[in-house]
Amino acid sequence: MALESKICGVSDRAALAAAARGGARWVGFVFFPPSPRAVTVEQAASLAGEAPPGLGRVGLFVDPDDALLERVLAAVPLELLQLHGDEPPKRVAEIRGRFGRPVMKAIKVARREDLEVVEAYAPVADRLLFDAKAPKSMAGALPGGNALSFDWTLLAGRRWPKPWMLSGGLKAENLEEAVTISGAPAVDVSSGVESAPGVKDPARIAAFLELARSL
Ligand SMILES: O=C(O)c1ccccc1NCC(=O)[C@H](O)[C@H](O)COP(=O)(O)O
Repeated sequence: MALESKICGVSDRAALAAAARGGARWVGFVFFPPSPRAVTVEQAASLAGEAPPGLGRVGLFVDPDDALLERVLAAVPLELLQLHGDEPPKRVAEIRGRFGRPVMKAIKVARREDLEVVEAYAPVADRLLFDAKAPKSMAGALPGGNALSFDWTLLAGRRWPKPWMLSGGLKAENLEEAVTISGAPAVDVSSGVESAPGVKDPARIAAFLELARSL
């Protein structure tokens, strides 16, 4: 089956168009103001309105309160909510139930033990996203989108109870190796298709998606 791709941190029309042209399955809008990829509700509503059928719209949140989710969902049609903070399983279940949207929980990975939480999240999340955990010593690290990869062999040969994606430091140069080692059926990229933090590069999006389609 073809590899599914998500282009995360889309904040302008050129990036959205490149994702659509290249056959991405998902685009992500970041609702986390400290991120260089953050969008306002108004920007996201406008971009989401331009997504062609088949391009799923994902809202990325970090420990969101209900007020933020209500405000976003009143204006932006989202098919998936990505929770990228420290939301415990109970909060993931609450958000899923209260807002009636499928939820993807980010699992941050640096060591094998970090995967143990899957057991608690799988019953309450619709999808899982394995992303790199930033070291505490990394100055200015965000909860995600740090262009950091993790040891893909930690996922090799494993089966997960929910559909899942791989992310963290992916780019055209390492995509094939990452997918081959981890066995990922879907991938999520942000920094690896940018020319500078927060600036998506349509040519890099095209190259990444062309390669993803061939894997
Ligand atoms: O991208 C961000 O700025 C961001 C901010 C806060 C939480 C998560 C964030 N991004 C999460 C993503 O979905 C990224 O695609 C994923 O972490 C991989 O990022 P990258 O290593 O830059 O490709």
